Amino acid sequence: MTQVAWQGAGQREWAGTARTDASGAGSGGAIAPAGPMSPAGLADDSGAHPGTQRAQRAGEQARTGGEVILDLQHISLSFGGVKALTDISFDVCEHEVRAIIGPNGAGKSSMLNVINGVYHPQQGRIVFRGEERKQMHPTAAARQGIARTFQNIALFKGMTVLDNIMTGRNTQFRTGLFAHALWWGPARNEEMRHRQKVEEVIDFLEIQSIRKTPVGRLPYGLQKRVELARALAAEPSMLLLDEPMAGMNVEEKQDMCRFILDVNRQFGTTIVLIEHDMGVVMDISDRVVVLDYGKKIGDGTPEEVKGNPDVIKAYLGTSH
Ligand SMILES: Nc1ncnc2c1ncn2[C@@H]1O[C@H](COP(=O)(O)OP(=O)(O)OP(=O)(O)O)[C@@H](O)[C@H]1O
Repeated sequence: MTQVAWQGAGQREWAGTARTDASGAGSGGAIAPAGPMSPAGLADDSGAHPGTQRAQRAGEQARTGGEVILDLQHISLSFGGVKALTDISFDVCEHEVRAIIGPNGAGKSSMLNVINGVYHPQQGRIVFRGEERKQMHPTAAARQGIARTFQNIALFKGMTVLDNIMTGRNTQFRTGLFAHALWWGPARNEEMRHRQKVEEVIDFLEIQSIRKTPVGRLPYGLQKRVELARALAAEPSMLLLDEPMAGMNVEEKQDMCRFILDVNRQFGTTIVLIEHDMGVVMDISDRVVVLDYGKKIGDGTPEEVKGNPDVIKAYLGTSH
């Protein structure tokens, strides 16, 4: 459960502040403002938050100069009278880690759902790899190489880790059900390939020891890792992560940060993530877009966003 992490009257629950997680071992509860922005990890890199990644990346070349692969232009989305997104434009470059942050109800999940074709905006253009996208079904997005994880873990709890990850290969199947039922030539070869890929993902995410364990028996942090594994099994070129660290303790967050950056570096996967832990966001992101009440109030590198007066105002709950 998210806690209000700002101290003082009028401060709003912000997806970017530290939270007390289910295990009680999160990165903290209420954080006293310190410096221009105060959520955990922003002003103080020395504490318990998992981020040391940015320091490690200091010598790396900024990757935001990559080609734009997703261009969202003037996106507006309403549910009846509720305006979830209003005239939002931003882009995502190939190979970058792009964060979407904002308070609860700001429209972050709606935006991810627009990107992977679950929601269809009433207005705006979506250009993916140079092609304007019309009405798109999530399976079509998956075939284009867009995979996602969910805010609330969406795994088959009674199935083993291995079988859950195998479901991530569904969009890759080429031979028919009949051939698979008969375990016939091409189907057999294809399944071998799928199993090999799944084993690679299991090795990569270091979950060999739990491959036969039913997912429902795993601690929360490992379930989140299995969900990432299932998304990776689809070999996405763009990975959408909806709160990948939610409910994790510090150690689990460190592991997840490392895996996300490894995926990004080793496979070149473009990452778009929503995350509540601001320390993590500022640590691992190349660029950050900030939403508030369905509108974009900031966009830029972590440093630019941290210095943006509108973002600071929104953090302090004084802008409305
Ligand atoms: N399917 C839906 N039907 C009706 N309203 C919706 C739907 N999905 C989102 N909304 C509304 O759109 C607004 C944005 O919601 P959204 O879940 O995208 O925000 P969020 O920034 O992801 O919030 P949180 O951090 O709490 O997950 C909210 O007012 C929400 O109630």
